[in-house]
Amino acid sequence: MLLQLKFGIASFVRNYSTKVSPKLPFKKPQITNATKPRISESNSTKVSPKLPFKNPQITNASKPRISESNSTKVSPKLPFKNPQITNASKPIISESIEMQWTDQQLQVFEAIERRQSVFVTGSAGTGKTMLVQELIKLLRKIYGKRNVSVTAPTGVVACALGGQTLHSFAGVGLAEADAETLLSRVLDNRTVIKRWKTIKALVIDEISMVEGELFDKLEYIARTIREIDEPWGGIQLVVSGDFLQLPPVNVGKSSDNRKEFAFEADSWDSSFQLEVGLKTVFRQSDPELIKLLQGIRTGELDAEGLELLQQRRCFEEPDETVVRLFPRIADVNRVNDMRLKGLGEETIVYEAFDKGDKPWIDQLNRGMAPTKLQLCVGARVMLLQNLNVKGRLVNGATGTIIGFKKSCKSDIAKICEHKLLPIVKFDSGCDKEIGTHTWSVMVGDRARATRLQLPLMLAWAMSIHKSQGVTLDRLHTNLSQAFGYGMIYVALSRLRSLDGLSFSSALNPSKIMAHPKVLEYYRNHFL
Ligand SMILES: Nc1ncnc2c1ncn2[C@@H]1O[C@H](COP(=O)(O)OP(=O)(O)OP(=O)(O)O)[C@@H](O)[C@H]1O
Repeated sequence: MLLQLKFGIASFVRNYSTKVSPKLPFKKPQITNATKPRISESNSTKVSPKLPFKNPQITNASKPRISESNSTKVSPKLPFKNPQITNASKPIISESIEMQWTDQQLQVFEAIERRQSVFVTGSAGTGKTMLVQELIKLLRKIYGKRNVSVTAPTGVVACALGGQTLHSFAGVGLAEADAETLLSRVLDNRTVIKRWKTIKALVIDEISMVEGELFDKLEYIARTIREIDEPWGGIQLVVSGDFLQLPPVNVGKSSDNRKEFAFEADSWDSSFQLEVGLKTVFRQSDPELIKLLQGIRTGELDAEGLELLQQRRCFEEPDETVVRLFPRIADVNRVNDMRLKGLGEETIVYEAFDKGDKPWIDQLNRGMAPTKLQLCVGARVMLLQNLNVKGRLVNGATGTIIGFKKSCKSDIAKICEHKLLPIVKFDSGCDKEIGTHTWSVMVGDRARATRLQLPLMLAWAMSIHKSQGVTLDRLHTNLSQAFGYGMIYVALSRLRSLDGLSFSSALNPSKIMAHPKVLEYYRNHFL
């Protein structure tokens, strides 16, 4: 019944919104006064473009927001024809991974099929990334590869999804200027104009790191360039992330009324027909740890939780199979270099083989795949690719190099003069020869840069920022060095179980911080 109602609303909305999508009365959108966003002269960045339309489906009253309370009541029947999603329990079976999707995840697939824009949130380990990866495949099937752009604010996440950074997609450089100036910059670049005009769907992952100001500016650019008076000029949006994880870099740094978080953007509410707060946590199964992490996520750790954490304090150096998480990259490099040298073994060097132009290669450099990887027997490594989910050979799986094997494949010769493939003994028990992997920066259906490298990185230590999205069995960290909102939560929520945690300093509870604006947003929308 509830679901029917939602479908009813959705189809009403679709019909209605297609009827009322007035064409803008101009040809050159950026320069007529009529279409100019209302930007205050005194401080253009403070005032975002007002939306000149009222989209019926996006009023708070009618928009479905799915959180735990209703998700379990709804048992979705899939009403669409796509052959991959007619099987109710498995909407999509990717080539290598079979998943059982939750009701909430299924509802997102349905919304995508109905061409609706969705925002998917939820705490760490609720399957946002997994879902987004499948949604990208679905969108590409619906619209064709070239009409779907996949983006994220950071190179690490963009590379992991095979997409590009949001800034490079949008053609807005650092995006510090006001919306009007950015629009004229975009209009100077034919390739970027074409991209904005032709895409049908835009995916933005890790939205927590996108500033509200930027969100509004991009919405304005999309709507104006496309000359369609609908949110984002009619582009179907898939936005995902957890605002209680890492925030935009400048959060709390300026005293004016900047829209710091994307949900503060004027265009945020009108951008989505469906907002889903995923509730089922997959990464952890221990209810005690899940409760503890929820407390850390919202900055409300109780005395019991604090005590549980304090018990994980460890006064000895952890054994080297435990990944050390550091807030700062300098510490990561120091520990990895020191441990590698400490082994005293001859190292094999793997130099990434890159193709493409500079700005795109720069993005690859910010991703996970190292430019230069040095390995030797005994080196601790982390897998950067999902090889076999059931066998737990997933992104983040750790192991030790136990040997090397000569390969006659041509790819390996491009990155290693000795043509040696490493053999890793994974902590889960299996031995696996690791072949090369190619990362691409995709713009539509075109690879602008590619990197051939082993899908491995040294894993004695890693940064908390790079650990976002990774699942770890054991980690050691120094929480006293954490800074900013969400960092402790991101670090600890990588764990599968509490047994895998140790830290070297007493925990200062005041470092566990959740931004009040974010808490209020979640309270108002998802609780
Ligand atoms: N429907 C599902 N059924 C079973 N396992 C799932 C499902 N969805 C996700 N998972 C598993 O849960 C784990 C966490 O998923 P994922 O990384 O997508 O979570 P996330 O919400 O993106 O986490 P984070 O916010 O920390 O990046 C993964 O190991 C993934 O395989």
